[in-house]
Amino acid sequence: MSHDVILEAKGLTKEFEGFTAVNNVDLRVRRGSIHALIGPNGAGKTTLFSLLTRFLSATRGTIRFNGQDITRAHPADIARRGLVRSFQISAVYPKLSVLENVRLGLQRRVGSSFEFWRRESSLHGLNARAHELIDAVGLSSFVGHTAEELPYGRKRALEIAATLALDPEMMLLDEPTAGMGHEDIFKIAELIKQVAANRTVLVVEHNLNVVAHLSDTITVLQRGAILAEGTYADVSNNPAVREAYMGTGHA
Ligand SMILES: Nc1ncnc2c1ncn2[C@@H]1O[C@H](COP(=O)(O)OP(=O)(O)OP(=O)(O)O)[C@@H](O)[C@H]1O
Repeated sequence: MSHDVILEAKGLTKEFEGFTAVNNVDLRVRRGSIHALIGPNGAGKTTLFSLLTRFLSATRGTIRFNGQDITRAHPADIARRGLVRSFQISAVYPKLSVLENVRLGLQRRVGSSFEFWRRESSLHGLNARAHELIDAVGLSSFVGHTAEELPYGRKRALEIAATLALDPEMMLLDEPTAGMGHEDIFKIAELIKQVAANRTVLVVEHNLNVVAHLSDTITVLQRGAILAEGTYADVSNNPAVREAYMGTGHA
C-alpha cells in the first residue's frame, strides 16, 4: 500500500441473503483528497460506507487504513484510529444543545469527555473553538437549541460540526447536503472544501453540482460494483455512467 493511499479496500463484498449489495469493490482513497462516491439509488454506496467503518461486516474482502488491516476492527477502534463517519453520532445527542454537542466532540478529542468532575470553568475554554465550528456550519443562531429541535438540514450541519470537533484524519460524509436548501448546500460544500485542506474526505453525494465542485476523484457504483472512476470530467463523459444515470433524475 503506497503511502499516498490512506484507505484501501480490496475485493470488498457484502451479500444479504443471496443479494449482493457490494460486489468485489477495489477502492483506493488518496491521502488528502476529496473522493466522492456516486451512483443511482440502491447502487450500494451506503452499504460500502458501512463496510468501511465496520458498521457492517464484509462477506469477503479486506480493508486497510493507514497501512493497517482494519477488516475485523471494532467500529469504535476505527474511529479512534481517525476514520470517522459523519453520522457516527455518538457525536450528536438529541437532548443536548448545539453548543454542548460540539463542545463534547472537542472534549473527546482532548480525551476528557468522561471526566465529568471537571470544573465548569474548564469547559468554557472550549467554547471559543465550539463557536467557531458552529459559525462555520451556519448554526450561530441555533446555539442554544437542542439537536432534536433542529430542522433536518440544520441537523446535518450539526453532525458535520460535531464530526469536525473530533478532528478526524479522514471523514466519511454520508449525503451531507441531503434535505438542505440551495443556500445551505453551497455553504456546506464550501465548508467541506475548507476542512478537507488538511484531511481526507470520502463523501456520498447525490447532488452532482456539489460533486463536481468538490471532488478530486469520483467512483461511480452501479449494482454494487464499480462502473467508472476518475475526475468529474472523466466520469461525466463516460457513456456507461450517462446510461446508468438516465431516468434517475440526477443527471
Ligand atoms: N440490511 C439489508 N438487507 C437486505 N438488503 C439490503 C440491506 N441493506 C441494503 N440492502 C440492499 O442493498 C442495496 C444497496 O443499498 P444501499 O443503501 O447501499 O444503496 P445506496 O447506493 O446507498 O442507495 P441510496 O442512494 O438510495 O441511498 C439495495 O438494493 C438495498 O435494498
